[in-house]
Amino acid sequence: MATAVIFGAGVMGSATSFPLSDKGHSVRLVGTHLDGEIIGEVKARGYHPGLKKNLPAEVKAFQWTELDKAFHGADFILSGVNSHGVRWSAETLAKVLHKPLPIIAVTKGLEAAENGDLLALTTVYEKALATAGGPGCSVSAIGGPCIAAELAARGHSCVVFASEKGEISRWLADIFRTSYYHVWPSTEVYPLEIAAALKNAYTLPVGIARGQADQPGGEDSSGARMHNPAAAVFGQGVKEIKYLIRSCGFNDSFASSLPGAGDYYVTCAGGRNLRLGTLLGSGKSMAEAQKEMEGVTIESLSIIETMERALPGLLERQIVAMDRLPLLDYLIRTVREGSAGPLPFERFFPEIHF
Ligand SMILES: NC(=O)C1=CN([C@@H]2O[C@H](COP(=O)(O)OP(=O)(O)OC[C@H]3O[C@@H](n4cnc5c(N)ncnc54)[C@H](OP(=O)(O)O)[C@@H]3O)[C@@H](O)[C@H]2O)C=CC1
Ligand SMILES: O=C(CO)COP(=O)(O)O
Repeated sequence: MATAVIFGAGVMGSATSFPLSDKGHSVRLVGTHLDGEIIGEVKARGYHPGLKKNLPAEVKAFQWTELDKAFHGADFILSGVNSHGVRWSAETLAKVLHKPLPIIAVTKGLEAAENGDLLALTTVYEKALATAGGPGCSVSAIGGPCIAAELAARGHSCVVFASEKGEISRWLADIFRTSYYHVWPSTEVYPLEIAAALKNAYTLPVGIARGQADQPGGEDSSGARMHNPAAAVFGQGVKEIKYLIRSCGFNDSFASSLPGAGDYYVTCAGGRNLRLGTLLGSGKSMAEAQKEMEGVTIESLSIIETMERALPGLLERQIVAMDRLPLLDYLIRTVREGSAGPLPFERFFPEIHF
């Protein structure tokens, strides 16, 4: 059995304590400097306020001030911070880790190099750790449809663990796999991470389509609710995710499987990015919608900003063509203008010729 340290006590990181405990591993949940209240509750009564339930009784919680004790003797680390905390997390680990340990991250996000190349967060994490003087840890990623509350309810979830080193993704998959947490190991890190991040961005217009359709006039006199617009956006979203992964030189098969379409589906069924889109579609401005969702983790906006930064380099080198990305173009304008206009349906599916 292994000793796992979950670093970051948000809902997703904490939810992984269920399969890990059920497998008999020793689990330590370590809060960041922002997680004091959550860890206080877990220590006091085993209750996680974000997940709204008790964590498995065997989970040991540690405050940010107890890092040395928490990491002593660990076999691997599950990084549970969101994309805004990746650099902070790497710099902190550099101070407490005295030898390389495998790290696996639930984080979904994307960065761009100066020439427009997309950078997976595992690369960002590894570089930040090395720059801060930490040991040379290999960082793996998790992709696939897995809402934290469902995992914490031990509902079936199918995910992919990716590491460039196949032996690490296989080892981690064996550690986490239970009768309800189904894990496939892979070496395709970049396609997994690009798909996982982009589906958050492309969920926003699905929400916008829903919000716009739910407005007065969005329902027919027969009572028919309008699902067609959101479904068309979903179809175009999958096409653009696939196109971007392929154009950047990677295997695009994840776009239409778990880390892409599968995760896109679940996020459209009830994720936080969908809620932001729905508010925009209902006519609220970006500022109003963000105020309404204050304190909620929403990563689509930074992913859209990353894509806006990446595009000039990708277009100049003819890696992508803008006519294949009408939704991305729409999303960039929506963030820039701070409100959602009509969806560009007539520009969708340019590859279908009549
Ligand atoms: N929720 C879900 O169902 C799923 C989430 N994910 C991904 O997992 C990641 C975490 O999401 P989730 O658990 O939902 O989010 P939460 O907001 O619940 O938790 C995020 C964690 O990151 C910390 N954090 C946030 N900003 C910073 C920062 N600037 N510096 C240091 N730490 C920071 C949080 O602290 P604090 O608590 O104070 O905010 C918290 O520990 C995201 O990238 C998300 O896309 C993946 C699959 C499913
Ligand atoms: O990534 C997720 C499920 O896999 C959660 O999506 P949201 O961040 O939109 O809630």
